[in-house]
Amino acid sequence: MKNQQPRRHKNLTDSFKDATSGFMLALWQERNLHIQLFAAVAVLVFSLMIHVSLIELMVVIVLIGGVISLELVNTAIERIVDLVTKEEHPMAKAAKDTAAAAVWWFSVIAVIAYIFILLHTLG
Ligand SMILES: Nc1ncnc2c1ncn2[C@@H]1O[C@H](COP(=O)(O)OP(=O)(O)OP(=O)(O)O)[C@@H](O)[C@H]1O
Repeated sequence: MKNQQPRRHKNLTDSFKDATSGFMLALWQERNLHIQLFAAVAVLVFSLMIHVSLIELMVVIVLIGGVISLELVNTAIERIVDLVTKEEHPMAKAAKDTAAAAVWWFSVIAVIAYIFILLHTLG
């Protein structure tokens, strides 16, 4: 049997480089990520303009981080599915659609939470 040796852990700098490269790849390939990053900057700027409280700003930042992170996981799942099969398959469809649903769910929750923040701040 080959590959019995445990893999050596990378150092933190290499891990960070790999994560940065993964992010840049997704940024290059995924139109949704462009839209989400653009929306994130717009929401952050607008939130600062209307002077949301510090805790609300923290909530906004966590929600943005959640959407972006889920989009990256969705992208990774799409790549894995495409690596496993190029054929049409119901399981491939299920995997991709479920991953997309995760992004969709979190985005809807984030929008609802932001509406409450807006109502609290502007209302
Ligand atoms: N191998 C496959 N078998 C069956 N259906 C598939 C397969 N690959 C993709 N699909 C269907 O086509 C849709 C789009 O797939 P694609 O890989 O183009 O993702 P995408 O359009 O880049 O998704 P996103 O907009 O989330 O980035 C999937 O959500 C799925 O419903």
